[in-house]
Amino acid sequence: MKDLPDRRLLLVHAHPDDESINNGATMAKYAAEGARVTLVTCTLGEEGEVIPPALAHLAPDRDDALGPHRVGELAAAMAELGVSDHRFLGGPGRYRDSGMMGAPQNHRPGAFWSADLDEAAGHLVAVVREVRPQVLITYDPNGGYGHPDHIQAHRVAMRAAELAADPGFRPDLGAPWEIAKIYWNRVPRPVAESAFGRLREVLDKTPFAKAGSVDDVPGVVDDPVITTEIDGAAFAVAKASAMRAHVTQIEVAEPWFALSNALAQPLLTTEYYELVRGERSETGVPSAGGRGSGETGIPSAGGRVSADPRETDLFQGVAP
Ligand SMILES: CC(=O)N[C@H]1[C@@H](O[C@@H]2[C@H](O)[C@H](O)[C@@H](O)[C@H](O)[C@H]2O)O[C@H](CO)[C@@H](O)[C@@H]1O
Ligand SMILES: [Zn+2]
Repeated sequence: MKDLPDRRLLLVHAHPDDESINNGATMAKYAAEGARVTLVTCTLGEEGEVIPPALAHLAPDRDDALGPHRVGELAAAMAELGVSDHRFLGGPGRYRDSGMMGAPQNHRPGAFWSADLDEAAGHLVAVVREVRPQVLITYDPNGGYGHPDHIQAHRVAMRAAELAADPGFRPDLGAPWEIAKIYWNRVPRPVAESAFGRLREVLDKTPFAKAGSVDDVPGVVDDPVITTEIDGAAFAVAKASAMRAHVTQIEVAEPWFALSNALAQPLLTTEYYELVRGERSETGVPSAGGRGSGETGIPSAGGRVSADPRETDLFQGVAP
């Protein structure tokens, strides 16, 4: 591919911080290996809560200045991951954070949840046809945990993958491009359960008063659904630093973290995926026994029932 690196990865996320929480180690790994890593974030996270009291004035019901502040947090997080190509869908502020499901903000003018799907997907088609990624990562249809912006980010990403490959769709946006492999963010239930078990054992040694539960982790599925695991242990510090850069949203005390609801969760450095489009490569982690360090330096105890080997590289089987 003329003038493009051989390996090109596109990630589509809803808010600044989702990319570091879900894929920080994956992004840092591939960026370090010379792949082109492109992040598209669909909103500025304007409706988020604010953890540090000194920044409380940024809140949507105060100065409503959280969105621009989170743009800066995202830039700092990308610097920690070594990712230089990060964009906002349709440009910064084109789509506004919709708030949690059922909130009045869901229907505020400009809210991402009420965006026209093909109009929003059209903005992403322009990026796909420019970057020509072989691999796309986004959320499952429930957005991991049912947040409207996550659900909409899934819909826009999947629709854009379809439209980008259609030669009849908006030729003005560039030559058609077929994304070879599409992955959804997932966490295997055994890994989440063993990680929370360890967290509960040491909770009194953490700065967090309460621990969350497996149900608080987005995209938890039974083991056989997982097709791919990326061992990002070498990038644990980068991931933790990127998460820490999202100061208004996340408090990090490795290998644990908490979002604004202050419920501690494990910080996973093996990141897991479900391949939903493209060919699963034949080689991979042997099928017997649990593998991969489910958290920073803590071996996972989660055994696996899937008979198929898991991929250990998102780009396995794709052409440059
Ligand atoms: C990780 C993520 O998607 N965060 C979103 C989410 O934030 C949650 C929200 O503030 C909720 O009120 C808290 O209890 C919870 O702890 C937060 O994770 O929703 C926000 C509003 O849409 C969004 O800005 C934030 O990025
Ligand atoms: Zn989010």
